Amino acid sequence: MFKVLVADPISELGLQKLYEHPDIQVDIQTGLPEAEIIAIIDQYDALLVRSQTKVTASIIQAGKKLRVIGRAGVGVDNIDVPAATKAGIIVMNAPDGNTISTAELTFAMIMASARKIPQAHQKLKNGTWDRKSFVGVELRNKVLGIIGFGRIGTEVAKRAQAFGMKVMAYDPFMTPEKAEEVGVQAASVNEIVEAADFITVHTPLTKDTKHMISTPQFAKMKRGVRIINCARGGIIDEAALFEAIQNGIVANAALDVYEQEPPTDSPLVGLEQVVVTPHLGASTEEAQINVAIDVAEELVNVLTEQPFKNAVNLPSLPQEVLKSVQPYLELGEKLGLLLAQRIRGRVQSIKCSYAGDLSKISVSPITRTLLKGILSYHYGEEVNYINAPLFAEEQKIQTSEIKSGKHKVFTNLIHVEVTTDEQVYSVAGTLFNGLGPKIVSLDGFTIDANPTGTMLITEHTDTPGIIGQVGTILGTSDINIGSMQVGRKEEGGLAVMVLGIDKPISVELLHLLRNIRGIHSVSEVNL
Ligand SMILES: NC(=O)C1=CN([C@@H]2O[C@H](COP(=O)(O)OP(=O)(O)OC[C@H]3O[C@@H](n4cnc5c(N)ncnc54)[C@H](O)[C@@H]3O)[C@@H](O)[C@H]2O)C=CC1
Ligand SMILES: O=C(O)CCC(=O)C(=O)O
Repeated sequence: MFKVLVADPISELGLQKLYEHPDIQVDIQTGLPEAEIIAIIDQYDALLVRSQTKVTASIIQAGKKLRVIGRAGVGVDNIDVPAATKAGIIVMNAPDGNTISTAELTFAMIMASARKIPQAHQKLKNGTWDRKSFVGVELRNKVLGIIGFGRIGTEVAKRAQAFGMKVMAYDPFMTPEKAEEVGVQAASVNEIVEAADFITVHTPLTKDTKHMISTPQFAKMKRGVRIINCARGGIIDEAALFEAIQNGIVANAALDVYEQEPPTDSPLVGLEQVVVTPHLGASTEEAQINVAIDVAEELVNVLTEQPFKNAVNLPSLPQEVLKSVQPYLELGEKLGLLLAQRIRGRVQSIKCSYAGDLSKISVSPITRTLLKGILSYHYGEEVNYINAPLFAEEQKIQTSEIKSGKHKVFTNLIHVEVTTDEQVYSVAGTLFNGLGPKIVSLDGFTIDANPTGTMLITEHTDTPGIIGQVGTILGTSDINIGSMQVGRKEEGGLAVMVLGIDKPISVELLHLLRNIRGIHSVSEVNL
């Protein structure tokens, strides 16, 4: 008998899938504090939550029998996924069921901010008939900028078009075909912030999207712009938004999500110009039924060893395959992550080549970790080992897996080449017996670097003084260089430098380095 603990309110219609199963027992205990979950979790095979319960590393550690944690919704930021992965626990989500509800809430927020409905409502409820203070704007002929054009962003665009809005959209993985099919203008974030009357964000919260709308972006916006966030708190810099409202750039903002939830200390909540809801994007009867059914079905699949698709962390591999590829999985993901942090432009193809011992074993799990490493950097944690190839396919990214037999130098070698519409990038790595993973080539330059910690990678002209200038800039900013590798093909030609540094560097410092004469590019890579 498998025992499932349901720790948050989840639709009974979804739970029905669990009740129906003869080998599954369901216990519903919602609203328990962390300590009480820790006290009982060792009896359970599965834990099912929505977003209230924080599934901490301590809960995960105490869950000695836990095999799967299910999240009835998209974002898994209330679950310590790295801790679950480390413990070998599968984390699943339900990514499709709340798309429409969240798109509809976003549209309600667009309307509320255009017509100041909540403010007018409140004033009338307070007894004041005030028609002068609430003159709004029409949506027709206005420009809506959508940042993040996945499931929800796309549905918001369709609704905006029905209102006669012109839609501009930015997403690093949006193909020209998709933009044309939905009828939106593909644009950069800069173009959107300069042209839009309304801006709405629909990305996950990642290192790249955190504060992607901040003071420099507000400074370029039209006066009177309206800002909507129904995705994740922190994509829009709340302090910068506060300032932009105070100085009249932003006319109105509508927020469903916050950097801290609940936003008890946020001065934004008290502003007349800001409409707020308490993270209600997925709060409809329909969405809650959809996500509950989806996640319950997936829990049953995992517990009964049936194929499943929405795991956000672990692959499900037969034991023998797992054993032979296991040592290469981490290397594969790191190579993918390294490339993801270097590439510029839209990804068109990813070619994964395997040589030496690797040409004798099943490498598709390594390809999956590579794709996951590249794609999850942009898509966030919902790209997993299982769905990464499908994600690539959906984004019209060509992927290939090539085995090339024995290698002249290495007993095993993984070589990855990513082609974007701007450039071709490549990296190769190997597992040395006893020495662990190594990066042995970058864009065709031979190097020998450990894929770990913070790295600084430059492309520069092989000319005297460049390495010294980089060292001086880092040194005067108290950044220690732990390791250094330089590679070139010919004297005076193009060269690369890979520095292992002891702490991350600031954006300002990156700009300083990029301004050194002879340096063509500088990327900070965190592995
Ligand atoms: N307020 C609420 O209650 C709800 C919030 N959400 C949140 O909404 C967001 C979007 O959800 P979905 O559309 O289902 O996800 P999705 O994965 O379908 O779309 C996300 C899109 O963001 C894009 N993206 C990633 N990095 C980007 C970047 N740096 N710049 C621009 N685009 C970038 C990805 O390429 C992807 O197309 C997620 O953060 C999700 O957690 C989802 C449901 C309910
Ligand atoms: O369960 C909820 O209400 C939160 C939904 C959400 O934010 C998500 O699915 O990412």
